[in-house]
Amino acid sequence: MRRGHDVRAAAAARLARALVLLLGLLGAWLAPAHADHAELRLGILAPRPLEVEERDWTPLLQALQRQMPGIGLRTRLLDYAALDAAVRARELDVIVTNPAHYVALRHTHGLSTALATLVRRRHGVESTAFGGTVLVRAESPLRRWQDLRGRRVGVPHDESLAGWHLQRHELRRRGVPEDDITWERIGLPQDNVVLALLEGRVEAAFVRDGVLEAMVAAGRVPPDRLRVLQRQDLPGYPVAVSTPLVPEWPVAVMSSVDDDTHRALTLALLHAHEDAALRTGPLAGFVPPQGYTAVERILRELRVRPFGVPQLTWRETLQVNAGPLALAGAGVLALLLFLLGLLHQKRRLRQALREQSRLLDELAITAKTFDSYQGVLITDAQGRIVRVNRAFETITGYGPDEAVGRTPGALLRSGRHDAAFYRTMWQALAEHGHWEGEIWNRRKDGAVYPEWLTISAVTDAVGKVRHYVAIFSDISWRKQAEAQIENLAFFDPLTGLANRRLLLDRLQQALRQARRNARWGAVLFLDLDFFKSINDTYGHDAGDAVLRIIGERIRAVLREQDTPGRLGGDEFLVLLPATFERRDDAALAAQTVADKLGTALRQPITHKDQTITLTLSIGIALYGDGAAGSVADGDATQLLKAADLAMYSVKQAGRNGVAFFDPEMEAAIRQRHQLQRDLAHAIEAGELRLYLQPQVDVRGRVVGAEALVRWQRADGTLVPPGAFIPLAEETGLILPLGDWVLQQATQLLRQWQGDAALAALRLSVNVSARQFRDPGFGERVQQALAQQGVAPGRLELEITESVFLEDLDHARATLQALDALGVSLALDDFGTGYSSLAYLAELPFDTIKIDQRFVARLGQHSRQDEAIITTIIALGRKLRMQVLAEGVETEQQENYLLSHGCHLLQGFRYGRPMPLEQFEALVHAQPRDPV
Ligand SMILES: Nc1nc2c(ncn2[C@@H]2O[C@H](COP(=O)(O)O[C@H]3[C@@H](O)[C@H](n4cnc5c(=O)[nH]c(N)nc54)O[C@@H]3COP(=O)(O)O)[C@@H](O)[C@H]2O)c(=O)[nH]1
Repeated sequence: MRRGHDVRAAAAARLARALVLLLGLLGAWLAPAHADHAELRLGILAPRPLEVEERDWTPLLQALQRQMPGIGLRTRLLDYAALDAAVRARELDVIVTNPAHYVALRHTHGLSTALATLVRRRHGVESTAFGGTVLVRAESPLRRWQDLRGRRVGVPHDESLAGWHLQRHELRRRGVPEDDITWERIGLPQDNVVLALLEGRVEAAFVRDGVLEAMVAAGRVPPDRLRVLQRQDLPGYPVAVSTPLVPEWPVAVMSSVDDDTHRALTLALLHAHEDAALRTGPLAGFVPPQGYTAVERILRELRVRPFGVPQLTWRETLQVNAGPLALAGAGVLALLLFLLGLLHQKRRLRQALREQSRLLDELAITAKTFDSYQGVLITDAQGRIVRVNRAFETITGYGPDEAVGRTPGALLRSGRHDAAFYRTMWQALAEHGHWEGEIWNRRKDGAVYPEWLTISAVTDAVGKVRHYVAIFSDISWRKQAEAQIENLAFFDPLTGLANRRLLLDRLQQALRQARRNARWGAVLFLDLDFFKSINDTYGHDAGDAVLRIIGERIRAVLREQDTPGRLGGDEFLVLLPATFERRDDAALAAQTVADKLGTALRQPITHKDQTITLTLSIGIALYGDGAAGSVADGDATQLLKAADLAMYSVKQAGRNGVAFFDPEMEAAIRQRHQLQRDLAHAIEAGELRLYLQPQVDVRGRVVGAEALVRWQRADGTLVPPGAFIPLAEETGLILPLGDWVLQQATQLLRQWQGDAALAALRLSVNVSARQFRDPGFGERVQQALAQQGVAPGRLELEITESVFLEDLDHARATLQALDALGVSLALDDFGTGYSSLAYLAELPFDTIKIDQRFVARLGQHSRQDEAIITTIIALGRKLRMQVLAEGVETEQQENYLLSHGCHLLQGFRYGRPMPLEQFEALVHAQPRDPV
């Protein structure tokens, strides 16, 4: 009897302890949520000088403060070490730092997931991503990642993502061993790394993108002294970059921040960009958090903090650790002996103290938990409520008198979940003794609300369930915040229409549906004509108002199943779902919708006494079951591009109309993509050839040549430059291509120096506008000449008038620099563009080339062309420039040109562009001038 009583008493005591412990653990988890956050302590990583950081951050912090007037912000700008220390000491609530540092802090100090991602503004362009650059001196022979082998490379800091990790990751991807590179840790700010490169202390510098451009803009680095290795000019991205991009800096909070403050801060961050003070300046606000898993993956692969020790080379490991390792070894041994002795003595005493302190803790925690802001209810084994806490009453509205004795189901069930839901819950409780999840319950006042609920079964010594403990929190606010964030992430805040992200998602779905159901649909790309002038004339407020009204009108015209969206600026999109059996029906429907949109959107808009009338251009692309005439086999981006292209054709045809994308356009796009890929390969694979076309003087003697590039594909076919030069210009491939031509031409001039017949010839190369504008161009010309030891006057650069269109001052400065080098300068295709006499007289050209179109029409009794030619010749002579006529094919043209004083001639009459050997043979065959 006595023994039975003891067993029961022991079981009851164990049950009570288990309950106390369970509540204790929950309490410990909940306790920080009570921290008072009328003031938030914000720590921001500041790798640059404090005054610069302060200048950049102040407007954003003030805007943030205005968004949450009830919560004070106390900000500290800290370097890496200080930020680490402050996090360790729990002196901060909110942290803004680089993504790599954030990942490390999240792992080591339980930082939250990102609340938002920073938006930077550079050169007027906003971006939520950034990357790393590899800088080299302009004259450096380094061109590719592989070239960094055996070089001395400067880096700013071990924690720097875009000045260290990203570039190392690229090197790793390309199989370049780190041990082959000598690393110089220069320190922060990153400007110092650039200066080290300029001073010749290192041969390459790893820095964040934009650092170079900022230093050039501040006049701290001459524009053409440095070059970005493996440079990528990403469309719409404001600065040059060498590595892939990663999301901008995240904002995260420490676990001490309570839920209300967390929510207020998230909303404030996401609304900060609305503040007028942020329309300019380097920091533009925040967007919903971007994904940081790619950054985490990079850090894992590099095995750097927090995923391992930094990867030191063997050399570095030995150098750095030899002394400390020996000392540490001895120290550890001594410490171990000492501790062993101590441990032995203290073990028993500690055990006793621990047990006592645990019981005290449990008591304190239980009390606290039951007082928690989370609702707690305890039932008996039959599910009848035996106890509730104060928060239960606050959340549900039911006091203990009303709750005790009833079941939670009878009291709170909302009716939103079916029987299967509760069955699964009870099953989990029976099998695992635990269930947690989201559930909708009903308050006493009838309102239905979401809660996060955890239920645990409490069992006795023999495993029988005695109680169920349920702990829950009202997550209504989180749902609202999520909805709001989702709204921001997927909808355009100005018009409320779907944004680009959502549109692309819907397009993807529509394409899948079209394929699955063998149906047709359409996409309409709308662009307002001359919208910019509305902003310019009436101001941005009026522009915004117009866009809002346009959004409303689009919505009004469409049926429910259609998706309208705004891509940005004045571009809208309408997606008609794939419901049509035939392509023609989809086309007809799209045309009808386009007509309706046209009529609705062209109606005058009244804004503050102003009447604004707009027209619009609409491009339509059909998508369907993969048959010809659709872009169904492509992806959403392609479909969007197709509609954009069709819209563009309307613009080109004079705007204010509708056009369909047709399959020929699509085929042309595909071909272009293929060509672009092939061309990039052709440059590396050495498939380019230099052909030469003779230039003759008035006596018909060859005095020079124009170098014209050809692309000889692997199968031997020769691609003419007209088929790839424009594409190369558009894609930036013209830069490596132009460099190749320059290298070949100067090499050729050097070879010719040893041949009396060829030594005096001048060689012309074409310089594209993009190449000419490239900051390092002048220096590359100088280097090419110096490397080959060629007299600059032998090289002629042919430049077209288009280079003066964008920035005459810059073009003038570049021409003057080239002229100072001593190279000869020719103005190509003169007469076709914007031939302004004013600049012709002031710019240092040596030769004017009359465009072949005028020459071709000579002899066709075109008085106008004859007048143009004679005027150009007279002008050239007057300005003491040589005049060369291009495209001379007939004797008649030759006679006309010579009789009017043209100095030089070029054209099929004297030879087509030809391989080098043929050209040299031609020159050798002509009689030598008597010396
Ligand atoms: N940036 C670079 N552009 C280059 C380079 N190499 C060529 N090009 C440009 O490509 C365009 C087409 O060149 P191509 O097909 O070689 O045509 C040249 C001549 O073949 C042609 N020509 C010369 N004489 C005659 C003639 O009597 N009749 C006739 N129908 N055509 C003739 O003219 C082209 C040379 O033009 P231009 O450059 O204006 O002197 C062309 O625009 C090239 O500029 C390159 O390396 N870089």
